[in-house]
Amino acid sequence: MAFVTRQFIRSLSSSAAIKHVTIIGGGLMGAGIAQVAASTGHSVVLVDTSEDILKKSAKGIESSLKRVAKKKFAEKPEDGEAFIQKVLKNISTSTDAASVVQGTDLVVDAIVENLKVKQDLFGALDKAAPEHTIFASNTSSLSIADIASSTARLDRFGGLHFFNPVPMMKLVEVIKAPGTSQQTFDALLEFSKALGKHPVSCKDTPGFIVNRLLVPYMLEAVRLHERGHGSKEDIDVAMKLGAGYPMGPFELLDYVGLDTSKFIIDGWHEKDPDNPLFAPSPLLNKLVAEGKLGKKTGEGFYKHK
Ligand SMILES: CCCCCCC[C@H](O)CC(=O)SCCNC(=O)CCNC(=O)[C@H](O)C(C)(C)COP(=O)([O-])OP(=O)([O-])OC[C@H]1O[C@@H](n2cnc3c(N)ncnc32)[C@H](O)[C@@H]1OP(=O)([O-])[O-]
Ligand SMILES: NC(=O)c1ccc[n+]([C@@H]2O[C@H](COP(=O)([O-])OP(=O)(O)OC[C@H]3O[C@@H](n4cnc5c(N)ncnc54)[C@H](O)[C@@H]3O)[C@@H](O)[C@H]2O)c1
Repeated sequence: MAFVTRQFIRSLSSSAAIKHVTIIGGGLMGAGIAQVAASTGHSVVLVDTSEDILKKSAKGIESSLKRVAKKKFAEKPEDGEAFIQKVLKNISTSTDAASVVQGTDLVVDAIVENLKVKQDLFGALDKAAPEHTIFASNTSSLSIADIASSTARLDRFGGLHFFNPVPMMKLVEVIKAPGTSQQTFDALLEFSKALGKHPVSCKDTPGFIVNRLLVPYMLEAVRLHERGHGSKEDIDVAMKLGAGYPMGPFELLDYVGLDTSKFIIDGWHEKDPDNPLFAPSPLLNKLVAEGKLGKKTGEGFYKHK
């Protein structure tokens, strides 16, 4: 009986709209997701490991909001300032994930692309979060089922894969793992729409849709350059002017982060070592070893101001 009642309460609560969101990881992606959720009226807590990182995240959100407001309120700059202040009020920050998830409807992870670290995070939060809370990972390349396996809420666990820069990119891949309930999946689709995004449904397969196509393309561009068959500048210009991409592959690698790109490739290579599409790149590995992680550290394939 108690089980039936619990199931009933769970089904009522998980179908209710997601209002309060906890984002774990205030880097490139987490800050963007927090910004978009707060801009669409959600109450957001952004969590990272230190106050210094969170200060940097808040600064990044404010400057991104300024860009949005400049365009949206071009005629009335004072309304733009009010918009920014209203959005910022919807965001608070914390370094203690377990305490803030207690009142949350959805937890989204945007921490480092490492299975064990993500499992440890969700395993700990599973004990702290209310029963109705949905967990979702923004992983680029890991299996949602593998991440969820550290929790006892497989039915309330799915994938929400956003794209960088989150405020500009319209797509969200919503991933249904074998354990994800239809109710959870529907709630994640609805949440994506409430953010003003266009969701697509994905199976829990490596790279979902976009990265299964994008990662081999980007790696092939690096290999082409490593073979001495084109400069990175020419390859970038070629793909922009010849294929209509907004950024060339080297520009995009720097934008995404070379550490994140390496995590993705290494993970897939480990799982599928004979697949030439996922063979590691010596040049990428060298840049990461030198701490040249792309735009976020000021240098990657290119130097950034
Ligand atoms: C090998 C393994 C690698 C795999 C990686 C996988 C990673 C991951 O899982 C998947 C991804 O995300 S894949 C990555 C997927 N991502 C891509 O593929 C991205 C491809 N790149 C692009 O789409 C464009 O280059 C951008 C939109 C980034 C910039 O546009 P642009 O024309 O080159 O330059 P612009 O003139 O400066 O900006 C134009 C407008 O955008 C506005 N704005 C920009 N950033 C903003 C922000 N943070 N906030 C607010 N606003 C922002 C700006 O204000 C301006 O507005 P205006 O009103 O026009 O003045
Ligand atoms: N960079 C991209 O273009 C992109 C796009 C889509 C998805 N993703 C995915 O999003 C995730 C984050 O990527 P990113 O580019 O934002 O990384 P990032 O390095 O910019 O940020 C990660 C943040 O997580 C924090 N962090 C790490 N472990 C933590 C923990 N246990 N608790 C709290 N905070 C922790 C770090 O301090 C850092 O601020 C990864 O899974 C990545 O694959 C990245």
